[in-house]
Amino acid sequence: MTATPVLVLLDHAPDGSLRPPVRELLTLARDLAGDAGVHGVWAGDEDLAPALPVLAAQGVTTVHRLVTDADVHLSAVLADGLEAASAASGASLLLLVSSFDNKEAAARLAVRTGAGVVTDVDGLTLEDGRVVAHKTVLAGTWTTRCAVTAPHAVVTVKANAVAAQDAAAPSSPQVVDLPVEPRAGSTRVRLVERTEHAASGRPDLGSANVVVVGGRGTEGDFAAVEELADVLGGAVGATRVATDEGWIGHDAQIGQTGVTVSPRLYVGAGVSGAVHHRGGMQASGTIVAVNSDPDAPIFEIADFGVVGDLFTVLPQAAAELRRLRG
Ligand SMILES: Cc1cc2nc3c(=O)[nH]c(=O)nc-3n(C[C@H](O)[C@H](O)[C@H](O)COP(=O)(O)OP(=O)(O)OC[C@H]3O[C@@H](n4cnc5c(N)ncnc54)[C@H](O)[C@@H]3O)c2cc1C
Repeated sequence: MTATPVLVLLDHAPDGSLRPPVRELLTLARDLAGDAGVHGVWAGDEDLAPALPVLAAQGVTTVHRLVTDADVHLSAVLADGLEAASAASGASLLLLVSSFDNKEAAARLAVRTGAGVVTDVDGLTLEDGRVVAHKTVLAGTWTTRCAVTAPHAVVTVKANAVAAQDAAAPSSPQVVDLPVEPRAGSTRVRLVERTEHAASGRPDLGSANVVVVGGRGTEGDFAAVEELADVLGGAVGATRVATDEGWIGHDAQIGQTGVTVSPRLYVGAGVSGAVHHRGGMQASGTIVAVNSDPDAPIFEIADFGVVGDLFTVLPQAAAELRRLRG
């Protein structure tokens, strides 16, 4: 147990609902904090009310709502807010969901405060009072443990690393407004426009439990990939070949130069399993591969492989899943 509260950044959607991985982080934070309690940081003007029932179920005691005229979507401003919330809560451990934006804010905060920062973590323990983070590196080929030696730790945790569970007893979170005066340098960049991504109705790729990926083998026809993703309630991803060809947007690219995913289930269809792609998916829980070539490298890391034509196998799988569900 930490002697101080554990602080969690409460990522949320524009309607004020918490992003799904936040529940996972709150569960982890509760385990680590014990009696010291879990505090949250709310960054943004969105209405906090839709998140409160989840925060109560998770046993969060205090929410620090950042109040500032500056735009918290700028990572430097967010780092200012996190610094203020860390001081206000007295927390020695801050957890954030692993995302590009959060990792930038985490790094800025750590540089300013001398905290130890570990990103893309898939497990966290306390050993002899030290935060020890577990993460895979080098394209998922090594599992490492990093002990934070500084008094403060800032850790970004991958989605699906922890199974979210409600607290044994709910809390009544206290919401405290926290004025934040950004540093002079933080507002040198001005955000002139921000467009929310049109909702696809599918879960966010980076945090989805299930990801179905199409590669060159789709030849640009993602219908079977999308159908299976929808039956499984999953997100759709792609290899770089598919995004470079313009078959699907670049934000769907998984791999070394794309998004890193760690779903409980990854299904790769018409994906060879090149090292650059593996780097972004090898930490997935169960890997299923559908490929017409029995020697495709993806079968080396697959838990379950089907040698066959994806245009036959995927619709069959989707139909069978529908049948089983009645
Ligand atoms: C610096 C650098 C960074 C890169 N970053 C990334 C990255 O982030 N992400 C990424 O994905 N790639 C990345 N790449 C590219 C990567 O090296 C591979 O070229 C790419 O991942 C291959 O994509 P693919 O599996 O779709 O295509 P291919 O390697 O061409 O494989 C297609 C597979 O589909 C199978 N197939 C064909 N038809 C069917 C069918 N009908 N049914 C079933 N199977 C079929 C084939 O047998 C084959 O195995 C990067 C490359 C470089 C140099």
